[in-house]
Amino acid sequence: MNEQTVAEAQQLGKVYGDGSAAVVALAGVSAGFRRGEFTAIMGPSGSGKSTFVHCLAGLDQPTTGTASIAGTDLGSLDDEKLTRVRREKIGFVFQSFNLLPTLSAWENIILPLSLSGRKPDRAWADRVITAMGLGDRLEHRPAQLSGGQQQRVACARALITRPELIVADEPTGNLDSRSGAQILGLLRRCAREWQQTVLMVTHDPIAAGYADRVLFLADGRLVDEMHQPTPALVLDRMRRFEPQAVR
Ligand SMILES: Nc1ncnc2c1ncn2[C@@H]1O[C@H](COP(=O)(O)OP(=O)(O)OP(=O)(O)O)[C@@H](O)[C@H]1O
Repeated sequence: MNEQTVAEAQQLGKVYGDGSAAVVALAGVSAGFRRGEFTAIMGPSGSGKSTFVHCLAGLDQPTTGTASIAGTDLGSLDDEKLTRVRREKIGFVFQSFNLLPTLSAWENIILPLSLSGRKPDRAWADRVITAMGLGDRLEHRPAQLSGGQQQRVACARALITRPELIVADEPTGNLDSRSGAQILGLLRRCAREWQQTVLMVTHDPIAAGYADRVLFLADGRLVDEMHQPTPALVLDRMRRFEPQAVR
């Protein structure tokens, strides 16, 4: 791992269940993710995309191999230390927003800090809120916000700790194309402007076109990699892998 590598998977494997019910979700995936790099993870349904990012980010435990964040092997950490790495070094964005309905947008955004008894850095919080266009929505509850606004709150929450790694699992899956484009532009900005490492699972070739590179998984293996992707090139590559998997 060189100093530019923020996250690294080495021969990451995951088997769910055992005996005749065992499912091999990941069959040994190795990949490194550099500072400021925006990577999309693509592949057919069931190819192991979510399992891969969940294992890499310490949300799930791999069966074999190692996942490291900022040089720390997550497998060597006890629960408390792992929770701290997740909270301080990684920002998560999910398809379903995962905001707490009883908290205001502002309270949701600062939740990762509140949970560790920390106060927000006001200048950074202002930058994030301005970038997300949320300045006039901070007192609103999630139910009073559109889907796009809710996802921008979720992005602000992911960014508030200035994490080195942002993990986004189908962040535009529940959004219309305009709101989706806003979120994708923001993720790209996180990488380009703020040098964060962004890892995004997506089925959408247009979304993948925002990334610097695409990793393609099939049957739990890394089967290809594309740099400077365009939606057309990504679509073409997906068709070649498994035509029936293109939605
Ligand atoms: N908790 C679990 N228990 C058992 N099997 C699981 C579990 N989670 C995932 N799997 C299986 O592991 C394989 C990989 O799943 P995963 O969700 O990582 O794929 P994916 O590429 O993200 O799929 P999708 O695009 O449909 O979200 C699938 O066969 C899935 O059924």
